[in-house]
Amino acid sequence: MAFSTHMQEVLDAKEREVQRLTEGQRELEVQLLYLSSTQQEANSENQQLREAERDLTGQLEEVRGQLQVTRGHLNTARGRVSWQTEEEPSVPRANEKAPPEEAPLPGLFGDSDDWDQLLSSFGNHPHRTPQLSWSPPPTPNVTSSPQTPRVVRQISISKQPALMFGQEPASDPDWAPSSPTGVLSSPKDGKGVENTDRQHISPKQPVEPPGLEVKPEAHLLWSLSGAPAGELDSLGAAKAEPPLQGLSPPPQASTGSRKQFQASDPGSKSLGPGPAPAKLPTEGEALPEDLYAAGSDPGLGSEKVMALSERATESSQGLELVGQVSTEGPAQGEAGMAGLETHPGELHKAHGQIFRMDGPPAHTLQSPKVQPKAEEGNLGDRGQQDLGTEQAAEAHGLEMGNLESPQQDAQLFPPWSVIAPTSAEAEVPAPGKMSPSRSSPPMGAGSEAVVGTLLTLPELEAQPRPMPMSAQVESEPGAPQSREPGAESRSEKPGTDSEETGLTSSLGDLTQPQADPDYLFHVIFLGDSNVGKTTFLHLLHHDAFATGLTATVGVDFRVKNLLVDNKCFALQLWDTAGQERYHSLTRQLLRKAEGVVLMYDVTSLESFTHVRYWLDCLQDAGMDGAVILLLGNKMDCEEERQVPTEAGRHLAQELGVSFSECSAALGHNILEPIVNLTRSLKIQEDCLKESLVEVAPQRPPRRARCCS
Ligand SMILES: Nc1nc2c(ncn2[C@@H]2O[C@H](COP(=O)(O)OP(=O)(O)OP(=O)(O)O)[C@@H](O)[C@H]2O)c(=O)[nH]1
Repeated sequence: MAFSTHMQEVLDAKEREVQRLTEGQRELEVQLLYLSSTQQEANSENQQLREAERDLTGQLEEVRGQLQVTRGHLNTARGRVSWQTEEEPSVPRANEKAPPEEAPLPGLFGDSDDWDQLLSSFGNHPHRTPQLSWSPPPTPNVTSSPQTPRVVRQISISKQPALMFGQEPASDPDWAPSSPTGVLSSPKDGKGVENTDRQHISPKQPVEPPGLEVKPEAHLLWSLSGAPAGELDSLGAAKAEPPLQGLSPPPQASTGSRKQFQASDPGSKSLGPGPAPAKLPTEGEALPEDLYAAGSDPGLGSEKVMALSERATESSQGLELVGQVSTEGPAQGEAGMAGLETHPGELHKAHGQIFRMDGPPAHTLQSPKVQPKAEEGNLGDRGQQDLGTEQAAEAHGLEMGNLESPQQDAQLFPPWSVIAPTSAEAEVPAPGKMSPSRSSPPMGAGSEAVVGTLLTLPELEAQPRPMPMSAQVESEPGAPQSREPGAESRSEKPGTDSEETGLTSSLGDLTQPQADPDYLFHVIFLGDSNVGKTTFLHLLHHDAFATGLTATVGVDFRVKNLLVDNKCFALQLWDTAGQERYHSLTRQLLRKAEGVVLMYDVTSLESFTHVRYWLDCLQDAGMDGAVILLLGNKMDCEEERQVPTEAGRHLAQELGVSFSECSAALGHNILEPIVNLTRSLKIQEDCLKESLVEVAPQRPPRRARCCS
């Protein structure tokens, strides 16, 4: 009994133990189930992660492929560094950082200049080529005015390895007309011919002797001078009469547009603390002294922005043959308008046909003679001799590194060409018609019709000397490389028709090498922002009013070839930025200039008062001997005029510089001042050469070599 009881207890104990084990097993099973579900979740997550990883890997591969493509593009674009920069809006926004171009730049054009370093820094830091997204500030009422919104300019720097003046220009005194009576001229009187860069004629076009009829192609061209008869006379007579009263501003020049620009441009506003009377005294009155004493430093920005804009790319390097407009004496102060005022009659002829002067019409067809000469290389030799080594060195010093292929460079030069046909009776273009020559009679249409022949040159060989920078055709349709697309989609002349487009596109043909000039001068354009420097230069090169121009960033470089008085001149024209933040850069360029075009806006008294500031800059740069032309622009805006012509002339006389007024919008008096300036530069250089005494270079004694 006891045994059975004991057995019963044992069985109960075993049963309880089995029960406990069973419960434990259940718990384990539950945990197992839980772990299984957790494992499944983890598996699914792992699966998702793998898929995500696969996607990311695919995307990575895609990015790598794109990167390869980008690298390929970068390699192909190695010859050119293009960069877009944003010009700060006229009213800087709060919390806005200084743009990249505000970074200090190395000294330019000096002895210690290091362009390669500068360019390599651009190349090594592609992130420094920002394409900023600044949108132009609102510029109301600009659509109806030649003054167009000032938006962003694209800037590009290109190397021009090929020599820009690698071809001998032609000079044939046989077909040069005699200089007009009473007009000073060089020993070889020049031809009354001018050419524009826009003639798109084959460089190998057969040569015609002078006197041949004008070719039909010439009719495509139009003269820069659209001035009406008597306009220049009125300039000359401005002392006695209110200046330019006969001129009525075109509708494009809407009243107040300039002020709106100024209001939106702090750079121009803050250009100088100099006193700027709200209104000048009545015309003819002498300006108060404080008006002329505005040359105080406006407080240059510390930023040394280097933005070598390659709007220069509008190389427009066609040779312009300029006849005897009026030759001024060597005196600097009489170079420009002195001749104009002295010979109003000649000017009367000239204003309608700036490039044709007193020579017979046959002289306007001189392009044929230029070509053979160019082939003979006569001028090339002279050019080699005349070009100072220093100038050549400067040109080399501007070389921009390995940025552009020579083949490209060879296409960047326009052929030699002669000016467009104009008539002395050419009328002022109707407002909105900025291309007077379009409507002007074709070449030879009138007795006064002058030029119009297309001057041709053979294909010019690539020259060993490199060109400082490439000069490309600006505003060429389809290739607005140096411009914001919006800005470049402008029509060359407001209000003109599609004819202009064709004309502009013809610029693409002006991509031929240049000949060696007899003289090479550096001319820098100075002046406040918005006075029209760029517009003037654009017109000078393309015979077309450029709408939609944006404020210059840094400096632009262009080359203009002129044939004046049987001499081939190459003008390196530096278009500086008038905005204050670029003044430090501009100052660095001054000491390299032989000629200075000091431009102001006749509708902006402030820009006029700042003339003294720019002169101070010149003095600081040691440029006291530079040939200076004081140029008042926008003379078409007569209603908005704030600076009387007499005031400009008075200031020029006081400063001992040349003076002229022009209208880049109407194309009035564009080339003449430049020609006069060129003549003055030539005279100055000739005098300098005569005074030079050749000194045999002394070689330093050889050092004794170390015997070890
Ligand atoms: N009415 C009129 N407007 C002009 C004339 N010349 C230039 N303009 C306008 O003036 C404005 C400024 O011209 P720009 O050539 O860009 O002036 P800028 O001096 O080069 O200015 P920065 O590049 O900032 O130094 C543009 O809207 C032009 O269309 C002119 O002769 N008459």
